[in-house]
Amino acid sequence: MTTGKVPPVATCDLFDTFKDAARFVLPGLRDFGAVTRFAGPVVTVKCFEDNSRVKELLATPGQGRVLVVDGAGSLRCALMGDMIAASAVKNGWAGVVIWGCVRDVGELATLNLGIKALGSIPRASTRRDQGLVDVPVELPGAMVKPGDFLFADEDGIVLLTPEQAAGLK
Ligand SMILES: O=C([O-])CC(=O)C(=O)O
Repeated sequence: MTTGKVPPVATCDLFDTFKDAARFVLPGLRDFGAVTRFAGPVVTVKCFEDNSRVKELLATPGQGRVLVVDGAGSLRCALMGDMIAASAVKNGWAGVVIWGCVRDVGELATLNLGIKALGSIPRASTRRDQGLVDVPVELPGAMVKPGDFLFADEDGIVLLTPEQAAGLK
């Protein structure tokens, strides 16, 4: 299964099932969207202070997937704002997890989208058409591969391999 809905199993229940065979993202990312429980197969972007690939991807059909953006933790600019996030909602993405910043926080809070990021800053990124899609990436404490399954809720973020996720009901 690489697209479609997966059950939004509570992250604590996933720990109880998989223990440390699951991967856990370290604390630091917080919720910015109106949806705080979301799950789905992962698509990845690796970029640095350039949200070209983020904008492009979130304008394509999401099919219930979660975009994981490895922005190397930069706090100097935002990799997503309300326009790009609204396009993600329109295109059926379940969520966006950004190791980096967002902006337009007031509007993001109204959107039917899971959004976790490090923080917010008014400064936008500079689009130079750079960034990689569908490569292994890093979130704090966890490597993430395209096709992994991500589960997010108020407690945090858990990643499972497709094989681990296949057994979930
Ligand atoms: O355009 C950007 O770089 C981010 C932004 O402000 C938006 O998504 O509305």
